[in-house]
Amino acid sequence: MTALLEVENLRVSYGKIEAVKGISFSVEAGQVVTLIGTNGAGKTTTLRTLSGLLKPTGGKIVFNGKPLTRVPPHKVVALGLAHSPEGRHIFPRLTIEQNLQLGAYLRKDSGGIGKDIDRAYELFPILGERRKQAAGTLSGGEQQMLAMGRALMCQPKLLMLDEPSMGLSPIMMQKIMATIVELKAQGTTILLVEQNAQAALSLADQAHVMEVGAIKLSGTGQDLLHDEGVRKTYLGED
Ligand SMILES: Nc1ncnc2c1ncn2[C@@H]1O[C@H](COP(=O)(O)OP(=O)(O)OP(=O)(O)O)[C@@H](O)[C@H]1O
Repeated sequence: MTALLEVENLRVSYGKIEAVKGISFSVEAGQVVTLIGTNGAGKTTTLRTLSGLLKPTGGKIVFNGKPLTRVPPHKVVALGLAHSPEGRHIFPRLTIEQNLQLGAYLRKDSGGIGKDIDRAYELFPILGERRKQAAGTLSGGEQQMLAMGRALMCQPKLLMLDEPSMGLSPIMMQKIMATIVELKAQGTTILLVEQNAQAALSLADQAHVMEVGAIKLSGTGQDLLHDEGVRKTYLGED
């Protein structure tokens, strides 16, 4: 079976600094795949490159059978790859509903857009209750929900989530992780970058540990959850 996303020997540099040093991994349709690793490992750089925001210096990206290596961001979205970025980047002065509508900016099917907005409200009822409120009035966790809901509005074939639990309370983090499990059950394919290795590995089908721009270890989420080295370095065990 051909994977939905194939990344082969991907290299990305900022000037003379090589941040991603030839990584390879794939994502099958219906899977949750996670990239974990310490700060500066190159996870965000990888997602930004897949989104077309950064140009790779080498390697190959194939998404849904099409080369993605030099495709601009709006075309990447049109091909079905959505990115919920680190730091959320919602529009604070627009209402929650307007933020969701912006996620569908490439679509023309107003009926379908309306249905998907309702779906976002089903997934995150708090957003529905506050639909007319400025998005800047939401809490950090609620803004994360909005960022995820907005990314889903382009009906992605693959949803990329960068650090969705960052800065959230344990309860809010659990809610976000439960939503990822629910999205997976609905058939959404997800590439998840997470600092919270325990949570990410618990729900991932496949996982990759990144260190200084390279993939150091790969396996199923459960394999890595029980790996002694991973437990010491990423799960804080002695
Ligand atoms: N705009 C930039 N210009 C120069 N170097 C950068 C830039 N963005 C990131 N880097 C460097 O690239 C490397 C990888 O950073 P990246 O943000 O991809 O890591 P990360 O694994 O996502 O870490 P974090 O969890 O802290 O976000 C780091 O050494 C970082 O300092």
